[in-house]
Amino acid sequence: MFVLVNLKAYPCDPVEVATAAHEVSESSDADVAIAPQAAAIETVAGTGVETWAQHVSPNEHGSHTGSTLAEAAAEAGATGTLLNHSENRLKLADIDGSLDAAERVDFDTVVCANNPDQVAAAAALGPDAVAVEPPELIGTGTPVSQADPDIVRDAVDAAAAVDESVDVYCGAGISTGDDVVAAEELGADGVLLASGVAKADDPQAALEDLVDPL
Ligand SMILES: O=C(CO)COP(=O)(O)O
Repeated sequence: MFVLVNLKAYPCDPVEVATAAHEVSESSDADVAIAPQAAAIETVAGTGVETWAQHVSPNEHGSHTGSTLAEAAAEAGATGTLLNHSENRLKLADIDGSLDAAERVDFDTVVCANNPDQVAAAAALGPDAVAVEPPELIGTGTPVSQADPDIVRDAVDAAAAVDESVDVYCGAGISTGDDVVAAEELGADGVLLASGVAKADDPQAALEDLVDPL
């Protein structure tokens, strides 16, 4: 299973979390990656953990103040990017443009979606993966795999109907190994989570618990 920990803008120590994630990833069957703030990509990547951008803009080099260039994220050490997170929704044309930007630097890509219909639309744009995350469950600690298992099953079916090669992740409220196992049993190839690790008193213990049953 792929475990992508999105640090959002939480006030955690990204290097502490990344160091723990790298250790856990090396000593388990899970692939654990960290998506820190753009300014922390370089230090996080320096720990050796797989590092993702939380977003890249569709822009190329040029007069684009405030944009997160895919090239800059890659140079800092990122190897993938989230797109269209529910806290950073994009227009369809911008998702497509950002996927092109990610492709320029060979990034792995995950396009987030609220529901199976959006998953199908996102899969049609040709990312490596889509992630279904019901916004109402994000940050609640109630796992999507338990609260709404059908949305995960339907997302898996919706993506497969469009493009079998697109992986499906699920997220929202995932915080324990049991949640990850439940996601796997529903057909997900990975999970996307944030608060269960970024807000934990002991992020290493939280990460170890997540991958323990895998
Ligand atoms: O938005 C999420 C991951 O990108 C999920 O957040 P939580 O794990 O805090 O519910």
